[in-house]
Amino acid sequence: MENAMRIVDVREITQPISSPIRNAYIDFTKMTTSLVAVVTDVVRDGRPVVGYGFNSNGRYGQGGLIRERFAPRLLEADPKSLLNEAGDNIDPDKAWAAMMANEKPGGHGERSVAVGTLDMAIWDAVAKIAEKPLFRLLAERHGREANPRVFVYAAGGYYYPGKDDDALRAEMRSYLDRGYNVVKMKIGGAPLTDDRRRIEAVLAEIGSQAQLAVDANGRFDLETAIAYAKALRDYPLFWYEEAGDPLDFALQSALAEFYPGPMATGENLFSHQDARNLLRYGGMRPDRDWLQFDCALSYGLCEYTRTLEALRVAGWGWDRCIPHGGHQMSLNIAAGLGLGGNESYPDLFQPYGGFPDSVRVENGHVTMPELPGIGFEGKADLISVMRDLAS
Ligand SMILES: O=C([O-])CC(=O)C(=O)O
Ligand SMILES: [Mg+2]
Repeated sequence: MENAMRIVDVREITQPISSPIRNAYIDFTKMTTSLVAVVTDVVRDGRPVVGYGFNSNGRYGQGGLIRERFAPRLLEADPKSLLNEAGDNIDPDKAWAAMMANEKPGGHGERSVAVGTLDMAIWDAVAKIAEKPLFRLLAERHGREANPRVFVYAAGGYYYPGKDDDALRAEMRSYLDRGYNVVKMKIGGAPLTDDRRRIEAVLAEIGSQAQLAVDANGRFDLETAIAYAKALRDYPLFWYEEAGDPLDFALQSALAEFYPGPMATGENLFSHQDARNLLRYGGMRPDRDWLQFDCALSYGLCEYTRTLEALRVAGWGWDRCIPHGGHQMSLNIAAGLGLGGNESYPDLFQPYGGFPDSVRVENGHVTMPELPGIGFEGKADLISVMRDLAS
């Protein structure tokens, strides 16, 4: 091949995904995301292949880092050095290594978000060049059978100005009406007595039709985390999420003694080394607890593959992972590599979150359509903002 296929442009735009909601730690009035387009010179169906990516909510857009360091490294790399052995596609791990040249280890900060966003776009492009859905490409690469049917749960239940228990109940009811059978609400942004009342209102609403997960967003010190554990363990909860600071493994471990039910955490651990430390020191139990590492915030799928390897070494099944973020990237990883499911925000962070337009939630599961790449082309409102960026 005389001319290697190449990445010809990398574009970024920082977009608002703001709303007046709040969790126990932050409000989302100024929340943004980076949308990126990785433009290649490969032509499929008469058009250049463009891969798209964005970062999950909770961390802000990363335009500065993407424009100053990570996009230039991709564009300055010798195009041949980014190709797979057959020379017929980009090798995502080589692209990842090019982006991470001259970056020291540790202190992952927010560069993991910048790289995760670009990594999503690179994998989207790679699967489109291969003319396959990403979940099928991943299953093939790992010698596994893909399972297009993926568990999803509805995340919401935020604190919101003027929102009373009736509104919270109505929100949860609407998720059940849309086919979900696990719903999630925020706790820790109000005193325990108020949260108890909110939880009991939701449990009364959902009855035996669904299960409830609760999320404290890392707000509690050990004493408060334990006080909540003692209150929460009386309820049949799906999980108790991010009780304390995400990097306080001693707190998480101590909490396990007071909370026999399932715990969940990991959305704010941004590297396989941090994830491995959680498994080593966080007292998480592979028979019942859940891991929520989100590739879009933590250096992307190339790094997530290393995280999954750390799980395997620590004796954890990949089906204990239900990633944070509600994006189609993790949906593909779930379907391709056998994760336990994926988060979904039925009413929030649009147009980024959610599923292709043809997809319905049934009995708490979705079935992946057979779209090349991650599947963004199947979601009309999303692909329209993406194409605006690329054109
Ligand atoms: O409110 C947030 O930051 C999002 C979150 O924790 C989740 O989806 O689990
Ligand atoms: Mg959370």
